[in-house]
Amino acid sequence: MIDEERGDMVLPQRRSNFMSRLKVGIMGGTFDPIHFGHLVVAEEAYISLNLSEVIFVPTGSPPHKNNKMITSAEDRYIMTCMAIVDNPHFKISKIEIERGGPSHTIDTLREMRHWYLPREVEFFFITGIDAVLQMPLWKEPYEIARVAHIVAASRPGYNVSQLESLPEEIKRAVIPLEIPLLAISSTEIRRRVAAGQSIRYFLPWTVEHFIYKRNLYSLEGR
Ligand SMILES: Nc1ncnc2c1ncn2[C@@H]1O[C@H](COP(=O)(O)OP(=O)(O)OP(=O)(O)O)[C@@H](O)[C@H]1O
Ligand SMILES: O=C(O)c1ccc[n+]([C@@H]2O[C@H](COP(=O)([O-])O)[C@@H](O)[C@H]2O)c1
Repeated sequence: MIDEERGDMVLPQRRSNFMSRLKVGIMGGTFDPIHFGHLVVAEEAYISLNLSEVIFVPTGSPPHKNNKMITSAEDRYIMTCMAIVDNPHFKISKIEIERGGPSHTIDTLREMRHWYLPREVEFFFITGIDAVLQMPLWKEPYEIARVAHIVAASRPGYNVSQLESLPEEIKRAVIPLEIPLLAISSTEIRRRVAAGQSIRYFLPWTVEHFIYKRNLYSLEGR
């Protein structure tokens, strides 16, 4: 059988997979730096929701972190690449970095939908419960909930019952995801580097070495 879209030979069962609806995970974050908390969330979502792939989307300019000093988008992108390179179902996109201006999730979802046409795609926006609770303050939150599932991963300090406080229009799109709790945050990693403490086993060693090589987060590096 010839696949008309790709022009190559495919087995019948391969073709039916190819034409089935895609389930794409989108893991958005500032990733300053990326750490094992992010990677565990993405992997758990991939497996438990039977996703086709998870795309990591480092934010260009996070709209809610305006007053904070953030590492350059290029360095955050490189660290994210290093962290996901050994996982064949993890991908990365520069969509928010290249768009410029504040990074809004609804703009990203609208743009990404065009990538998959004419195929149908179901988006799963993956994020922590802390971020989901802030969602009513984001740009067009009800529209996000209309075009994507919102996967709310557990995180130390937050629990699923807090999601009850969300407006119904958002709540109906939320899929709670229990993951093994890891009390790791980018803030804690930055604090440790500045204090000269070890960050070993908080994040992939390649990312750890990159941080030291580029002198990120050290008091002198700022
Ligand atoms: N340890 C973790 N467990 C579960 N979810 C997490 C964890 N760390 C981050 N996340 C989620 O990943 C998403 C992206 O996180 P982000 O890049 O802001 O990392 P962060 O560690 O929260 O950073 P910061 O400490 O700088 O605020 C957020 O939705 C956040 O809730
Ligand atoms: O769309 C918005 O207005 C919006 C506001 C705040 C955060 N977000 C997204 O939420 C994700 C987690 O953000 P952060 O800053 O906690 O890493 C990331 O993908 C951000 O782009 C999106």
